[in-house]
Amino acid sequence: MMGDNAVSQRQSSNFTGGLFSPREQAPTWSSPGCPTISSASHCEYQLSSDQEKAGLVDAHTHPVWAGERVHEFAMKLAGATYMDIHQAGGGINFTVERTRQASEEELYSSFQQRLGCMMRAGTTLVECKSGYGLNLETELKMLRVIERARQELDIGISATYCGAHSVPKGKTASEAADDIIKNHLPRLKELGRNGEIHVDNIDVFCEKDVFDLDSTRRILQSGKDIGLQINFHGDELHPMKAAELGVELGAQAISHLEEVSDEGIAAMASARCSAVLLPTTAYMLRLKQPRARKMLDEGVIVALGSDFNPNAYCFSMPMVMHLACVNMRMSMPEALAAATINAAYALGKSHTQGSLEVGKQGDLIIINSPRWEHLIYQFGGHHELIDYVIAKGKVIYKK
Ligand SMILES: N=CN[C@@H](CCC(=O)O)C(=O)O
Ligand SMILES: [Zn+2]
Repeated sequence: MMGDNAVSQRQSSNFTGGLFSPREQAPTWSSPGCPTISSASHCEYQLSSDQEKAGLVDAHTHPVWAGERVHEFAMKLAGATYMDIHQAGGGINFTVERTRQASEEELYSSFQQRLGCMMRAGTTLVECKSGYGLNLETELKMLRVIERARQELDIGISATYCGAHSVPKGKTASEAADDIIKNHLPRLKELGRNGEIHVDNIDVFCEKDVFDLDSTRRILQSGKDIGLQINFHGDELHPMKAAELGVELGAQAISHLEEVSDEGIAAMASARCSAVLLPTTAYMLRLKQPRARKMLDEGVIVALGSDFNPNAYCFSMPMVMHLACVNMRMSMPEALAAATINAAYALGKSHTQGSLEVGKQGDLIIINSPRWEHLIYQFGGHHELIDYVIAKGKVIYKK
């Protein structure tokens, strides 16, 4: 989105040196004695001077589901790959069966608890996907659950339709794409028009033996035609040229990108298409790490997400930032920008969220440390650190 705030390394060439423009004063962080963070050179899109107080933004989650997949964790530890399990009917398809059987109330109850965990870890805006229904009935059930949370809870939610998360049993990818285009999307459009369900983004799992490039293109284009932002899974396990496709279609963001090509990175940088990197997934599945440094150096707007799902059971953006720093070699300021303003950009919401600035909605966290870096440095220590979480100026969590 033109004019949307976000920070890329190229626009702020000394970005690793600090978060602030030369004219801005480094703020203190909840106590005196906070060190001054050195100033950055001019950049087109400035982080706010209070960036280290901004509420965290989680740009990629799958938080609505039923069932339990801890047994798959054991299988993976014993050597099974994600695709071994998927192709044997486990993984997403396992969760689809349980989610189809669950009542809307059961789904809402576990979803609400999960959102509570995210909020206590400092998240004030979270992207939430459907995608464990695959059929229209269950996808709508999931989207109604997300809509109810959007209306009843204080945490900000960006809703994503992900009916192409896996190819349903008995269909080819192309047949599943036809069903989505002919039946799911028109219904979503109608429900959106009536104000019954608000969906922001469209997602597809573009992967070898899941949705090929052609089916992905058809689904995403049809979603865009009904007004959804394109924000999809690409180049995760195999190089698919998903980044190139996303740029061609005008995607706002692409997630994963462990296998993105050099050309894909360059195209994403020019198109200001955000890369949503998911350190928990690469860690859990022992994948090669996405090339965060190359993306940052080339000017891609890098965002972070927890990818919370039954495969990557992590609610915590502070832990995600820590993993991004250690495993993807991001600096702490880069990780903070990726988990705030850039994650908001990936969701098309950086004009209202992602930083603490006049004119935005007042999402912030307060921690009990003199240095904001402790939020990243203390691996798993966020419960001790976070004293308050505030959304739209209202305290939504107090330790
Ligand atoms: N890769 C596809 N989707 C999810 C995993 C979902 C699942 O395994 O249930 C992801 O982003 O990691
Ligand atoms: Zn995902």
